[in-house]
Amino acid sequence: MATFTYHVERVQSWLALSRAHIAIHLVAVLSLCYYRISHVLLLRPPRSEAAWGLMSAAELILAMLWFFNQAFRWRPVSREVMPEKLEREEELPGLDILVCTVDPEKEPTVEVMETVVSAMAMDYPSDKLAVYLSDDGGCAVTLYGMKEAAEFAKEWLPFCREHGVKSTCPKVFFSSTTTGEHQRLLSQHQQPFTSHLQLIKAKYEKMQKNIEKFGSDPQNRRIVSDRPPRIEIINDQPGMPRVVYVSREKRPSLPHKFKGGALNTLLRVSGLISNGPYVLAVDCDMYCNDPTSAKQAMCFFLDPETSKYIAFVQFPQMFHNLSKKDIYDNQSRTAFKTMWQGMDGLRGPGLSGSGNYLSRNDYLLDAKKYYGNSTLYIESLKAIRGQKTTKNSISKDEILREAQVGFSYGILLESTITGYLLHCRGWKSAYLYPKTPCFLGCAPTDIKEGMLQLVKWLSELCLLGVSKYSPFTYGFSRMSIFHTFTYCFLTTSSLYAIVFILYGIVPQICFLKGISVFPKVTDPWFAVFAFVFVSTQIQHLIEVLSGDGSVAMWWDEQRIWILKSVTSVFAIIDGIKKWLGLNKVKFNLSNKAIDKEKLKKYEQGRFDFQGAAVFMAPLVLLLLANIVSFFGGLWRLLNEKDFEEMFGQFFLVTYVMVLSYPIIEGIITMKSKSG
Ligand SMILES: O=c1ccn([C@@H]2O[C@H](COP(=O)(O)OP(=O)(O)O[C@H]3O[C@H](CO)[C@@H](O)[C@H](O)[C@H]3O)[C@@H](O)[C@H]2O)c(=O)[nH]1
Ligand SMILES: [Mn+2]
Repeated sequence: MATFTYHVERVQSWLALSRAHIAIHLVAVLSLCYYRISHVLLLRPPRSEAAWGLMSAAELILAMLWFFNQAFRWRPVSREVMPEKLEREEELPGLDILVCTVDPEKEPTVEVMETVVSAMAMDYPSDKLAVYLSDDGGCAVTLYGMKEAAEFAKEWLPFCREHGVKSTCPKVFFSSTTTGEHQRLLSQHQQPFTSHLQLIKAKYEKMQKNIEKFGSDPQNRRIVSDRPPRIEIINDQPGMPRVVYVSREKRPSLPHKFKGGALNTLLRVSGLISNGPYVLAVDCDMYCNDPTSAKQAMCFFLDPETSKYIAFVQFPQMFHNLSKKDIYDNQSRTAFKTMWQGMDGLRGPGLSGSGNYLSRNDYLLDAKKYYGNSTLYIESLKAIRGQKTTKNSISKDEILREAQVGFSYGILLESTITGYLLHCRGWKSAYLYPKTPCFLGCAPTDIKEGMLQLVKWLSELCLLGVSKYSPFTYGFSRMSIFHTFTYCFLTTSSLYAIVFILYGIVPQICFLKGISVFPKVTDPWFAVFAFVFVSTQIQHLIEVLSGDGSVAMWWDEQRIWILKSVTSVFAIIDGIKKWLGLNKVKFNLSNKAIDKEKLKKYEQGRFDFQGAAVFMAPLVLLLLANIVSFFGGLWRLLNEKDFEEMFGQFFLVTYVMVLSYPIIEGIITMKSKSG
């Protein structure tokens, strides 16, 4: 345990045990590699050369991925903050909140405004706080929504302050009328509160109605892709956070660099208007659920020790629309619990794009280093320091030309690459996973959306792996070795596709034909295979259980992990196409408009493959191979009685049958529905 002025770091308590486990597992993995290689080289009949070669390839890749993956288990830490120890409110530094949105069809404006209002309601001195919204669609309804939201906030913020409301996101507050906050406030206060509540609720509903009415005209929802920039200060009233609407210039001929470009524009605009030393980036669907997150993050930035090297503080991405079963593992437990905490103990978690506080002082806006000859910008910065406020809008050319700083554009995952390059430059980051989620977003609720997102992420990570910034070369010489391994894992994890495709077809065909690809069940080598399998399962189970998960969750995660792994073959293909320049760079915007029908299925824990036929094709083929192999192979087994040789494969096909049962069910119901 390490204690700092405003925060505490705790290393996982069973670290020694978990490291011992890694060491033992490593010995087993290395022996298996030896076994496979020596057998392929020596080839003992009647074994099939091809089958053994392919199995060895799969297992060698698996061994490599396992190895990198252990870096996340090397030194996981958890952190706790003591915001109550921070200086007085007046001494807190300025904070600019940056929100990005594009498309009102996929990102309903009323939802985006929940994020804006909750950001304004952050528990932070109003004169230190500014909220910027980037509207990449340049849609009339977004600008209109901002005005409505700012109007509503004029009532909402005083209401929250006066009554000490903690659910400062209006949607959350008004939807939990029977439990929690509402009830507590009702019982504490009497008549005046009730009437104030009714008043504010009416205003809230009015705002939503107005926005919906305005947005019902298709003209107002239209995305304008050829437009001049537009910057408008929506609210500049004292006692309230400043609110600014920004829609940067877009021309079909000019690259706009998607979210990274939008964030950089916001960095520059906010640099001219309020220039808070710290910024918070949130996606438009990620409302602030706990208004204290800013002060929590400040515990790292204001700490005399950690302030020297912390570039950003990351909160987990959590979601408000997860069902209890969460069959698709939309919460990405492995990423936000195991992996990010593991990186946090090395030199810090990656930047995940939303719910991250960044310090702009040192690198994002280091004028000399990154602005070079952008004298106009530096001059304006100086001017603001003297005057404090400015109402000028910035010349459009300036914005685009000089937006090439701050967030990096190396790959489409602007956040991942920016965080990674910061780590390469020696900066650290911190991960805070408080009990109350600080930010809550909208997760995809069906396979198709989930897969689109996965392919978008993994293909970009593949590209990072082969770029000049690859962790294998560039990162290796700049980061600590274990931290490098974590990034190596991230960039190669799509290779699981190859492992599972081989493992899903070779043993199955061989089972049908009576060729054994594993040692006999009586052979001591079989025990090594069994050990590696069981040991991996136990490690996973412990991770799930220690993070408040259940056995069912562990089982479901395995299924979805295999499903996602097989599907990541599309990420490899996509990555190769992009690499060869065959694919146009395109950002697949996740859909945040919830489809009731799909949501229902998801909540019941039923797989929904509607619209995802292409993504599912490889998996369906593998499942068919497995089903045929299971029955055919069993028939053969009963006739031949070579149980000893075939036990490994028999176990494997049975395991796949049991594990994938809900998927098979989902496919059958989809078929019967469409047929
Ligand atoms: O041209 C664009 C495209 C997207 N966005 C915004 O970027 C955010 C993220 O887009 P989304 O489609 O929701 O991405 P996800 O796949 O859900 O998000 C993850 O992956 C993204 C790509 O790295 C990260 O930026 C996100 O923070 C991270 O949550 C949203 O607010 C969008 O409005 C823009 O502003 N301009
Ligand atoms: Mn998103």
